Amino acid sequence: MATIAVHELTRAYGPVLAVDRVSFTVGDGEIFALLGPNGAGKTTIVEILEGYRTRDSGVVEVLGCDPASGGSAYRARIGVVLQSAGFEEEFTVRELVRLQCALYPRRHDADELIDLVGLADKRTTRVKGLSGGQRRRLDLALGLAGAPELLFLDEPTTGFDPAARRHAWELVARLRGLGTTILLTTHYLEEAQHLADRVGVLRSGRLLTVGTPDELRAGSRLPTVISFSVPSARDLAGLPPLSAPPQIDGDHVRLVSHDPLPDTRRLTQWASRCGTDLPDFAVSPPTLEDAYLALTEEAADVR
Ligand SMILES: Nc1ncnc2c1ncn2[C@@H]1O[C@H](COP(=O)(O)OP(=O)(O)OP(=O)(O)O)[C@@H](O)[C@H]1O
Repeated sequence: MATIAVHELTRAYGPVLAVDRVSFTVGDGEIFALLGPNGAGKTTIVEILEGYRTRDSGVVEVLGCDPASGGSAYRARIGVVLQSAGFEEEFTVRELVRLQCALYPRRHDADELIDLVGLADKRTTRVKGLSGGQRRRLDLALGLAGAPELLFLDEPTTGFDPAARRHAWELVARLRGLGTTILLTTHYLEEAQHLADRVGVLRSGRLLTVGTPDELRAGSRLPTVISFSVPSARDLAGLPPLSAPPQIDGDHVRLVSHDPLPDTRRLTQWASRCGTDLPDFAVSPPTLEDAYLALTEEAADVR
């Protein structure tokens, strides 16, 4: 069942066509990431889905409602975590979360929520005493206060250190386990790769593609890079025939391959035949970021 169904959604700001006939669906319990360069139309789409912005045309159904006319009953069913919510600095974490929970008819227990986002030891700390990453956790707790069926996460880990980002990812994974549907926007492709079941890539208001991160990587038809070093450049005599000419720099070899499996097989068989060690042998398939960049740059060329 689709939690979000968008068909031919269009929205212009004066002469700027910010969203141009965009269609996609997000299934129940799915994590869907909207990706795209600055100005691609992500925020406009998300605000229309949240019911905070009007559309010019198209059909939008979220949780069985039209967000444009759903009013407060609709908004009580969704959670919104913005990039930087302004907080009342003198409140403690527990006070703020309790206040937020009290706004909703169907709500989480405030203390459970504080535990869920990993702020248990900061319950009685005033907001002004929280670090940037802890504030983002508080943002998340506030967005979850109404036990939302659908959560909008806007760049949830911007400014996080690597450990805090990993914690945030674990938290999102836990929310997935609770059955919450999540619409995520992010500029971190690794984050989308890690979290999203499917991603949609926007550019200049158009939805270029939708698919799983693996489908996008495979669809990019970008090469895999095979690289290795040998103990001595002399060992490279008699390299087997490969699908493309290898780039050799001293004792280091880099092969840009469109046929990685047979190339890998030939190289490992060659190495074992010659008794040569390949200590840093690496096979690097294209990442989601590679696929995203190829896709959005290609689209720029067409325009
Ligand atoms: N209130 C507005 N008035 C006029 N133009 C706007 C307004 N909001 C957005 N735009 C324009 O609409 C287009 C899409 O903007 P939007 O904020 O939806 O993109 P985005 O993908 O969220 O960008 P970012 O990644 O930078 O947040 C841009 O060209 C932007 O300049």
